[in-house]
Amino acid sequence: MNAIETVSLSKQFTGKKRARVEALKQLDLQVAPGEVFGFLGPNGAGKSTTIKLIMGLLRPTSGSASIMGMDVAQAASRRVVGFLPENPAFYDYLSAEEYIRFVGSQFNMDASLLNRRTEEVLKRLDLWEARKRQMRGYSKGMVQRVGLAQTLVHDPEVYILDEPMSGLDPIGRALVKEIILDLKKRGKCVFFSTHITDDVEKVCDRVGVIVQGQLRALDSVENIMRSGIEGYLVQTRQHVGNQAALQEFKAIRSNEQFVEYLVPVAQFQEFMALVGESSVEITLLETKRRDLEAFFLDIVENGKSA
Ligand SMILES: Nc1ncnc2c1ncn2[C@@H]1O[C@H](COP(=O)(O)OP(=O)(O)OP(=O)(O)O)[C@@H](O)[C@H]1O
Repeated sequence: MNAIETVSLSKQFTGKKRARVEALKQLDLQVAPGEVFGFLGPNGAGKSTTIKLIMGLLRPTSGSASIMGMDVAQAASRRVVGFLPENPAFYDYLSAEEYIRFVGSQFNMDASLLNRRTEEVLKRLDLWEARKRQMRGYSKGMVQRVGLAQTLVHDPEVYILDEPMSGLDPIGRALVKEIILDLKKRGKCVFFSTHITDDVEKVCDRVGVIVQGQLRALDSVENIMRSGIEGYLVQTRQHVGNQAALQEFKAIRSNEQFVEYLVPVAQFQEFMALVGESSVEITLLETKRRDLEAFFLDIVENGKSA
């Protein structure tokens, strides 16, 4: 069973002057239990629309979605989800502790479990000291952390997070990544949207890229990174061995100590054979790859012109 599945999921809005906006077009997606899935896209691509459709907050124009095999039209599908909306806004006059308890009570947690989980998640999100203060006095980052804490309290199987790192400082971002990886270890499914590729590279198994309502790429982070290898940077020690044997390869840098080459993938074997024959000493070998940011930007650019 898929943790999340969408079948030809589509949404059209009627905008100003009755103009139609195709916010999501025929999305087919399956996300497995235990998988961390990054949903990448530029502003206005359709990420939040997709999430709202999966959460049953919007009705699709056509197509369907399910969570753990339950159609999202059924309220029961939401019992197995921790959901972080974009720009969460809570009851300002409640404290974080009161709010987390309130969320837990919606999931019928018994009192002792709720006490324990409330303490655990507030500590995990670094909100324990501030737990008794009204949330209207919280900073943006603290509100975002309350948003994450309330997704965890009932320990659901599926997490749907709309830009979970938004508004967080580097320490907060690192904490969220750590939490996502912990959830993965425990076999949970995490689906999150972002427009920041760095967030995806570190934690996701797979990435989907959406541009103008259409899924333009879907692959594992491993494949993307592997396919992005452009060549190898090889640094060799100056005046050791017969450097002249490598002259057909263009040195990109050279000084008194080192000579550096950028070797295309296809010529790497040949280069290494010459290094062996000529007794040149390698001091550094680095893979040169196109990063996820470049992959993402290419897709966005091609997507716009498609
Ligand atoms: N209620 C609505 N009425 C009309 N158009 C809408 C509505 N909600 C979203 N849209 C439009 O649908 C498209 C997709 O919006 P969506 O909010 O899903 O994008 P997003 O990828 O989440 O963007 P961001 O990263 O900026 O949050 C946009 O063109 C947006 O203007």
